[in-house]
Amino acid sequence: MNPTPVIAIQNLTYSFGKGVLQKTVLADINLEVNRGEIVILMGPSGSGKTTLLTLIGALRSVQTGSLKVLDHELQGASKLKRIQVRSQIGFIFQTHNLLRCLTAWENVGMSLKLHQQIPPSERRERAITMLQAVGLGSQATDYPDHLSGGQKQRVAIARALVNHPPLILADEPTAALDRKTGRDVVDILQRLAKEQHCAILLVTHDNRILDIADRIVQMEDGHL
Ligand SMILES: Nc1ncnc2c1ncn2[C@@H]1O[C@H](COP(=O)(O)OP(=O)(O)OP(=O)(O)O)[C@@H](O)[C@H]1O
Repeated sequence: MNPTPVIAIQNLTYSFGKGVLQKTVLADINLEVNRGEIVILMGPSGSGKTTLLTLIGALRSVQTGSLKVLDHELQGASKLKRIQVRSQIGFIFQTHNLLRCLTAWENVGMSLKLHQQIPPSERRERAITMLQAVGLGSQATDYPDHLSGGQKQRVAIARALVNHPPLILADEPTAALDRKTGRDVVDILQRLAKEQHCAILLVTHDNRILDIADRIVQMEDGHL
C-alpha cells in the first residue's frame, strides 16, 4: 500500500479579482508530493508558482477543487484548522525573515515556542543542535546583522527544520545568494531533508540547483 501523500491536489483552480476583472491564475492543477520527496516547481514569472505555494501553505483559502496537506482537506477549512496545518510546515522564503532583535538560536527557538510542551532549556538545546547541523554552532549567539547572507539563510533553514516538519515549502531560497553560497545552502537543505525524511516543494528560477530534485514540475500560465 502506498503511504498517504504529503500534498494531494485535485482539480485546483484559483482566481484573483471579481466580475470582469477576474483573472484565473491556477487552472485545474493536479499534483501529489510524497513523504521524503524533493520537488522543484519552475516556470516563467507570473505563471502562478507563489500562489500555489501559499495555498499549499494554508496562507490563503482554497476556492475550487481539493487540496489535502498532511491529510487535512483545506477546501472549506476553518481559520483554526489552517493555523494547525501551518504549524506543521516549515517555510523558507527568498529573504530570510529573521527577527533582528533576536540571536540566531533565539530565532530558531521561536518555531519551537509554537509547541508549548517543550521547556525553555530544551528549546535552547534543540535550537543550538540544529544550528550545528547547518554549520553555525559557533554563531548561535550572534544577531542577524552580524551574519552574511548565506549564514542568515542557513539560520532560516535551521528554523524551518527544527520542529522536524513533514513538509518544507521554499520560495526562491537562493535568489539573494551568490552561486557558491546558494549551492551550499541547498546542499544543506537536501541533506537534512533526506535525514529527516521530510518532503520539500521548492520554487526556483535557479538552474544551478535543479540536481537536488527528485522531480521537476513546470508551470505555464496557471497550468502544471
Ligand atoms: N494579490 C494579488 N491580486 C491580484 N493578482 C495577483 C495577486 N497576487 C498575484 N497576482 C497575479 O497572479 C499571477 C500569478 O502570480 P504568482 O506570484 O503566483 O506568480 P509566480 O509564478 O510566483 O511569479 P514570480 O516567478 O515572478 O514570483 C500574476 O499574474 C500576478 O500578477
